[in-house]
Amino acid sequence: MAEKSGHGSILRSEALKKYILETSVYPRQHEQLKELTQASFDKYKIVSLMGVPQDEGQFLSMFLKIMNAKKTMEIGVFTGYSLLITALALPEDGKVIAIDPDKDAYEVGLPFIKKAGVEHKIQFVQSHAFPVLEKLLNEKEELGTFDFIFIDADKENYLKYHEIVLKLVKVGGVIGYDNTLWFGTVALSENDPMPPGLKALRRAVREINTFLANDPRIEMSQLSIGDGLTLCHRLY
Ligand SMILES: C[S@@+](CC[C@H](N)C(=O)[O-])C[C@H]1O[C@@H](n2cnc3c(N)ncnc32)[C@H](O)[C@@H]1O
Repeated sequence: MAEKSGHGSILRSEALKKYILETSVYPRQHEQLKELTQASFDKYKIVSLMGVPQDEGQFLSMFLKIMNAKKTMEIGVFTGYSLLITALALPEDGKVIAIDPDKDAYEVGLPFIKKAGVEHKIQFVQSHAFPVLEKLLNEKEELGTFDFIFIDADKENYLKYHEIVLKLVKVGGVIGYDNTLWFGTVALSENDPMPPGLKALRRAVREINTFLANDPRIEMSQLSIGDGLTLCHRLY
């Protein structure tokens, strides 16, 4: 079932993707994650590939638990695959602020979030992220309090997000940026053939990658999982 959703990944071999999913992911995947994936595919077909790949989701889940994350934020929810991953990984009194202007997509995943019994951990905000972030920045008690912030939205704004979320995440907390390998196009040169949709944002993704690699305020690691996940650990 879940195979139908495809798998947004830079892995070149379909057989390898299938192997990873069938061996390590599907046997342990929460039933509601499977159902959300299917519902997302039924409604959005190929566009459902926007959801984080299931092996990346599995990694995020374990990572959140290892770091004992309790207060988190997600920018870019879509139908809520990574959101459900997060809500399941948080403790009972954990919270995730989830921001996306697209409430229709969120509502596709919502029945599965409810069925999984984790809706109480989610504060969904139907909005573009910047107004919400500006508001949080003005509330002094919010500064430096988030354990984890996951950014999976408008790539052209990742640099702007970085300056803001670095103030909201706590020292020792982590920011995750998704799609930092941009389907492999970051390693191509400007004139190489590539789909126009990817070409349009390739430069922005390369810029954030270079910026993060040189930012002394963080320790970082660019993981070649999914479409590239860069984890940034706030140092001060
Ligand atoms: C790649 S999808 C997110 C996938 C999601 N993390 C998942 O696992 O299913 C990107 C989402 O970002 C949202 N988005 C785009 N611009 C945004 C903005 N400025 N603020 C918040 N969300 C935004 C889109 O509406 C879209 O749902």
